[in-house]
Amino acid sequence: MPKPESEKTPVTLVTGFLGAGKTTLLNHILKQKGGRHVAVIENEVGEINIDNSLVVENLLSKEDLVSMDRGCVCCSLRNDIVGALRELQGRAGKRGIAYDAILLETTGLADPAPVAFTFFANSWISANYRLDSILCLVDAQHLRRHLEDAGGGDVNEAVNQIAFADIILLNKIDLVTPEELQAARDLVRSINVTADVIEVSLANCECDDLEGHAQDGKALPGAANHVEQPGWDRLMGINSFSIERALQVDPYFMDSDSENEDNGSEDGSPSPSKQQPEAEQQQQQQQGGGLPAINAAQVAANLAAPGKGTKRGREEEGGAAGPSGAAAGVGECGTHPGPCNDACQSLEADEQLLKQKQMQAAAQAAVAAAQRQPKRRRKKLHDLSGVGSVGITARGALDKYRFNMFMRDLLGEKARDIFRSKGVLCIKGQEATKFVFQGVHETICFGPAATGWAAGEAPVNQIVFIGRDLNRRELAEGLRSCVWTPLPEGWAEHHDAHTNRPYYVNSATGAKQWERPQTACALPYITQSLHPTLTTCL
Ligand SMILES: Nc1nc2c(ncn2[C@@H]2O[C@H](COP(=O)(O)OP(=O)(O)OP(=O)(O)O)[C@@H](O)[C@H]2O)c(=O)[nH]1
Repeated sequence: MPKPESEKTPVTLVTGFLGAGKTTLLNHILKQKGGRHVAVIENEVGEINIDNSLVVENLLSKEDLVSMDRGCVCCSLRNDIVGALRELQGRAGKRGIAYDAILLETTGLADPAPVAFTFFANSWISANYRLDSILCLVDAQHLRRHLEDAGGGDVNEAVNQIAFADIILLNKIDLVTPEELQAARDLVRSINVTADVIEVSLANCECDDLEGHAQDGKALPGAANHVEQPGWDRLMGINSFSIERALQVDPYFMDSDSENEDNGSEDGSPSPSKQQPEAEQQQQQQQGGGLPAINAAQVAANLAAPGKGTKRGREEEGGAAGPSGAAAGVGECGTHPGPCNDACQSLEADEQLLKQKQMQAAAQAAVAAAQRQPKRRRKKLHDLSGVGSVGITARGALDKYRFNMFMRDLLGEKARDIFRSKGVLCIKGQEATKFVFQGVHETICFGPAATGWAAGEAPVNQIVFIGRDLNRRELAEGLRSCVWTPLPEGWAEHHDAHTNRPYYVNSATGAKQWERPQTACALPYITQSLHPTLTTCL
């Protein structure tokens, strides 16, 4: 028996391209939870989960976090959402609590549509949970670059993430000039005219290298940009996800698109595969079947002329207020001049009810239409060719200077293709401190983690690279060369007075060299693991 909507646990889907600030937003929200019970479901694309430890400190209990690390949730793991929700439900039951809200962070490469679809297609989920809203983080600094990757007729995920959002957090505005910010606003609006757009700077990471040099002492380009600070009420429990809007963005939103679909099972267990023959799929894709309404050509036109043909959102169109009621003044419903009275409140309640009924009707109509029509699959429309992740674990403390140089050279050459790099590091001389390394293209950020190594946790270096055409061997060898090793007998390390670059002096011969002399068999132990499930995204 499905629960009434008001009794279902609200789930907020957090999307956004790699490095846009999803985990930072989770922490921003979690810090405002007060006495509410909030759980987090994490899905990481990287081979090693770095984000868990960055979120857990803001949860009431470690039990409130569940990870889905076997791949990308939009492609292969939709049934894992059922598993994750069941796991949380079981843990909450044992503790005698019920969750007030659940945050589901997708990978930066996920298409939100199939994930959202799961909340309607799976009967157990739809009986117990409701999709409250889709929040999308947009990196104001790298937006254009991410959208420009939408080529060749396919739709890239950055576009879909923006198109499907109910709230867009245009983030990192501290890193862009007012002109760049305006261009980013125009791009966002050209893809999604209805979302509530909030301009934020959720974190402030100013160091641009491991030596802690803060942007050469210059003020950040966006220092003068006006930053909003959205509170809990603006982001959570807003009930702004609308199937009607999802169907406008993607007319095939409610279509079955994978073997993960599960329409009939009450307990959430998967039903047998209903996969279409490949030839049929290809034919439908060639005919445009299942193509989302936002296409690459449209975005390309917007990129060429930002602002052209765009609308400026509800306020300028004189439309309805956003989820936050932004179009009306405080205490005003916007339907008449001046503040609200009791009659307005009951009007508002009636409107809410009507809206819910309309949504239910639209959902029923969409489900009925989906059952009547032949299934059109959206799968394999991702433009992720060559995108993968490489995770490396290296034992031993890193030589900070070498690692800094390794990352600088790597990103100097390949920043465009390395979308994301992140990890935890152990630095020689500061072994007791757990450092966190975060990179988004060439922007890097490095500093001590909020919490140190856990009791019994061996200090280790774990780093994940996510990007296009990554060379696993080159990356592993590069990191390996950064691990500090003892010098052979007779050698000593010195540092250049100007650059701090280390050089080596042999006390017996007086020889000096930049290259670090190696002792035989001094190579550190390194593990590399393949990530089998990621291939299902490609
Ligand atoms: N300057 C600046 N940096 C930010 C801002 N928001 C986030 N960052 C930094 O951007 C980096 C990536 O942030 P995350 O929150 O990990 O991004 P993400 O979307 O979760 O990344 P993935 O999980 O890899 O997709 C981190 O170094 C953050 O500190 C911001 O508003 N300004």
